[in-house]
Amino acid sequence: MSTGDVLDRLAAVIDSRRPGSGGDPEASYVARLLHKGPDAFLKKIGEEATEVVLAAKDADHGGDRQKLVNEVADLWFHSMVALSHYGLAPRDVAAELARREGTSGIEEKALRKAQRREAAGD
Ligand SMILES: N=c1c2ncn([C@@H]3O[C@H](COP(=O)(O)OP(=O)(O)OP(=O)(O)O)[C@@H](O)[C@H]3O)c2ncn1[C@@H]1O[C@H](COP(=O)(O)O)[C@@H](O)[C@H]1O
Repeated sequence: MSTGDVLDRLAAVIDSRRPGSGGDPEASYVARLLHKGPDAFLKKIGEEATEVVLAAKDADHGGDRQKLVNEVADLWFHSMVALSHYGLAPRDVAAELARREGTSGIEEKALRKAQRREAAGD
């Protein structure tokens, strides 16, 4: 199973639930979230991010690693609802990750610092 295929299929379903695309808030969780607006799904993203941290800490202490997978799935899912609301898709995130491929985070951070110093005229 390709990770990209699953994400693309889910993104298409989420897009089909958007207001104006036929999503029914009575029958669809995604349509309900999108209908409620950003505060609803952004709150879920905050909650799910916290759940990921708690599940990871549990896993550190011998807890169930599947719980961590489940919480990351919830986080990805709700983040995808947000992407859809803003007219974005997993391919946009994949393109950004591809752009970053091969650039060390340490190198990138040093470059940013140097650019900030240059902009400040130091
Ligand atoms: N991947 C998911 C998915 N992951 C999680 N969830 C829902 O996200 C909700 C939030 O999870 P919580 O653990 O916080 O549960 P909760 O306490 O019931 O949540 P709240 O009451 O706070 O909203 C739950 O109701 C889950 O069922 C999902 N709902 C839908 N999808 C996908 O979206 C598709 C479209 O869904 P509908 O729009 O509902 O048809 C589905 O076919 C799935 O592929």
